[in-house]
Amino acid sequence: MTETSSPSASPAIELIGLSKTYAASKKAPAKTALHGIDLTIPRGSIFGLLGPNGAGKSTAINILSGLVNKTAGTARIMGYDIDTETRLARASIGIVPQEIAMDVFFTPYQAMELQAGYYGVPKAERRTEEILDALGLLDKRDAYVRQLSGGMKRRLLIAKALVHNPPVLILDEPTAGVDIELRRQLWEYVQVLHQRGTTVILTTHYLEEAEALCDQIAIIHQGRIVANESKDTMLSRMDKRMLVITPTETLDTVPAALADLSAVIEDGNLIISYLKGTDSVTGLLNRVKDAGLSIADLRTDQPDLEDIFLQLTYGSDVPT
Ligand SMILES: Nc1ncnc2c1ncn2[C@@H]1O[C@H](COP(=O)(O)OP(=O)(O)OP(=O)(O)O)[C@@H](O)[C@H]1O
Repeated sequence: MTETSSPSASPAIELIGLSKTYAASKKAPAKTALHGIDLTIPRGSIFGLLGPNGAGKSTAINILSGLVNKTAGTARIMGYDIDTETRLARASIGIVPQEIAMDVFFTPYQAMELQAGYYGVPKAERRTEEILDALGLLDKRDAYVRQLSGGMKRRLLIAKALVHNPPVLILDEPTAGVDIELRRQLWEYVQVLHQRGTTVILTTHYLEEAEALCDQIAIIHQGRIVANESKDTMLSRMDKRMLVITPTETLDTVPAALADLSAVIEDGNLIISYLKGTDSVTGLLNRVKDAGLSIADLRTDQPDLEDIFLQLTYGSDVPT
C-alpha cells in the first residue's frame, strides 16, 4: 500500500468525477445512479447531504464504505484513496446505516466488542463503556438487543459506528421514524461529536434537521450535485420574497409594462419575486397600479429550505 497523500491538509471527504452505473439485470435495465459527481466535505463540518428518494445518496455512501464498487472516479476519506489506501480509508470512517439490522442474540456490550474486534481495535484502547454511556445505553449493556426499543437500537447503531473512533461519521437518515425526544438527544450528541472535531455527514429528509444542525449543505438530484454551499448562503436565498397579487380581473400573462420584473402568473395571481431590504414593496405596488391593474388581494410569501429544495430538485413553481 502506498501512502502518497497528505492527509493532514486534505478534506474529510473528496469525491472527484465519481460515477456509478448499476448493471442491467433480468428485471431492470442498467441504471446510472451517480453521474461523475465532484464533492468536497471540509474537516470539522456538519454536512447535510440532501436529496429526494433515489437521488444517489446511499450509492455515494455505500461506495465510501466499500459496499458498492464505483464505476469511475476517485474517492478519498481524510486524504486516503479508497482504492489504493483502502485500510486507512475504512478506518477513517464510521457509518450509521438507515436500516436497523442487528444480531438480536448479542447484548449491546457484546455487539460493541465484536465490532471493535472487526476493526482491530486493541482491547486496551476500547472505549465500549464510555460510548455506551454517551449514548445513554450503559444500563442496557447486558440486555439482549431484541429487548431494546427502536430508539435504543438506533443509538446502538451509532455507538457501533464509533468503536474505532473514526474522524468522519456518516449518519444515513438518523432520525427517520424517531420520536421528538430521541431526535433531540441525537441532535445533541451530533453537536458533542462535532465539538470534539468529528466531521459529521448526515443524509436526511427532514430539512428542518439540516437547518438546525448542518453548516454546509449539498443537494443531490438524479445523480448530480445541484447545490453545494454553506447553510448561511443557502438560507440567504431566503432574502427572496414573493409578492402574491390577486387582481380583480383574471390575468393570463404578465402585463408588458411589468416585463422587466421577475414575475409569473399562477392560478390567475401575479407573483413578483423581490429581495427583502433591496426592493421596495411600495415601489412594486405602484408599478402594478401604473400597469393598470387593480388589486383585489395581496400577500407576501417567504421561501424556506423546503422551497429551495423543491425548486432545485423538482423544478417546482417557486418563482426565481
Ligand atoms: N443495487 C442496485 N441495482 C440497481 N439499481 C440500483 C441499486 N441500488 C440503487 N439503485 C438505483 O440507483 C438510484 C439511486 O439509488 P440510491 O439508493 O443511491 O438513492 P438514495 O438517494 O439513497 O435514495 P433513498 O433516499 O431512497 O435511500 C435509484 O434509481 C435506485 O433505484
